[in-house]
Amino acid sequence: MVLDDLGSSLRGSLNKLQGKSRLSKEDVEEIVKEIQRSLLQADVEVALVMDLSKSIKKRALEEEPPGGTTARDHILKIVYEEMVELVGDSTEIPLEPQTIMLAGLQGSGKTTTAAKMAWWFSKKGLRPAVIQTDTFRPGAYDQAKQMCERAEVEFYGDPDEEDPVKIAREGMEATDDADVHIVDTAGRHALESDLIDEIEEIEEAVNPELNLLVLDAAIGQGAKKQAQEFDNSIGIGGVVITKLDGTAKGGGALTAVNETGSSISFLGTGETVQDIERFEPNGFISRLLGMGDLKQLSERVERAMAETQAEDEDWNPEDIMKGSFTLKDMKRQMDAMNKMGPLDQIMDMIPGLGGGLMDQLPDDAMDVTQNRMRSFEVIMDSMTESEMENPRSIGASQIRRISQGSGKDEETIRELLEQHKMMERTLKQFGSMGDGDMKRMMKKLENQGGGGGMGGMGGGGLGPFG
Ligand SMILES: Nc1nc2c(ncn2[C@@H]2O[C@H](COP(=O)(O)OP(=O)(O)OP(=O)(O)O)[C@@H](O)[C@H]2O)c(=O)[nH]1
Repeated sequence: MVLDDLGSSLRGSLNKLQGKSRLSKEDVEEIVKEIQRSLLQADVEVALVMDLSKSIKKRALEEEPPGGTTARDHILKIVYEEMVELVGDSTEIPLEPQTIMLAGLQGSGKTTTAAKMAWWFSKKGLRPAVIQTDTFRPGAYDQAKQMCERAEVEFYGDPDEEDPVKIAREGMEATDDADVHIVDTAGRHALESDLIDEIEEIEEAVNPELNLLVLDAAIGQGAKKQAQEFDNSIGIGGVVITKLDGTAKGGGALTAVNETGSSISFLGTGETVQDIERFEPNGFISRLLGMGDLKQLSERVERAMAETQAEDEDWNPEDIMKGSFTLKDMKRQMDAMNKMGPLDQIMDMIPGLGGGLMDQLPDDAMDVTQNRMRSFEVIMDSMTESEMENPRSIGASQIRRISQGSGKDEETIRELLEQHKMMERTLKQFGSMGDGDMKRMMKKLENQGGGGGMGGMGGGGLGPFG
């Protein structure tokens, strides 16, 4: 996402402030210019950017930094607070029975978002159902059905019925025992009056508590008008921004949110049902500024750990700390990492790693790491049960056999065994650490990023796959 550039372009100017205790007018000008350039490039509306620059400038020059604060921290705090203000609060989504209707342009990601949201609600202990009323796009029914199967949530649709209002009404009845109804609608342009009449009729039939506007992060200035029109017809209570994982700019969607006075509810960060995040303004801006987002990270780690554990009841990550670490444990850890999502997204959430360090890595570093993990998985599939339990017993002849079975060269298999040894050693060191050492280490990590706790890291942690 181009908004990401904000963090890296600011870093240069911020680094120049190293060692300074006061901000000069020139320092502030330079930083504000960087912010303007990044935001305008990301398609944020000019008037909005100007307002933001004015507030930052005023505060940076007039506010007295609290004692002991460096010039760098002072301006970073102001930029952070003003950016949080710009993106606004998160839409309130109560964890209780409700009906939510999704609206938006064609291809904005409504169907995908419906299944993702249903998955999200199911993880919160509610019973969701998706009702698919898109009779316009031929593939919509199958797509929604498949995604809901993957998300393991209830689905209602009728491929033979042409009237979306009838599907909506029947869908609400058929899924009567669900707590949360998520109603997907066909993509429409807010300026097409017959399609707008139709969505108003669907709304009447399902009587939603909340209407969400789904916007593709790539939408530019057109977002503002669309958002206003949808707001006038059905009333928009919140916005979902999708495809934030791509190269999209994101700024148009931010402008739309600001203009309609609504707020962001969810972010879509990929094509699978798990790629959804509840929008948290603080974490979002921290990540944008390269300050990391420990809350989101620990939620992901906890979820991935819980899923891996649910699939394999005998496994307890705490055991690794106590005794031996086999290849089976390593594979489970890799599974858990895969469940957390793409590595570059995870890295962005780690304070001190997001931004600065990531910029120094070659562009394909994350792909290389992910490909390596994939190769390791294929290799492990070619090992016997006893080899997985006792990797130290694997000698040259076994390596040859595994190489033939997996189609991977012997060198990669040796690398895997080396990697395993390294992780085993590291975990042994962790295991022998006293509580005090561990706390000191966690404190150090927190201080590097300034925020949150690493509570959810569990025993597995992020292995040294780099
Ligand atoms: N990378 C990425 N792709 C996404 C995301 N959300 C949706 N997509 C993709 O965007 C395309 C359109 O998504 P849909 O969910 O079909 O969009 P829609 O709004 O229901 O489309 P219509 O029914 O035609 O209006 C699909 O190929 C999705 O896989 C996301 O967060 N990230």
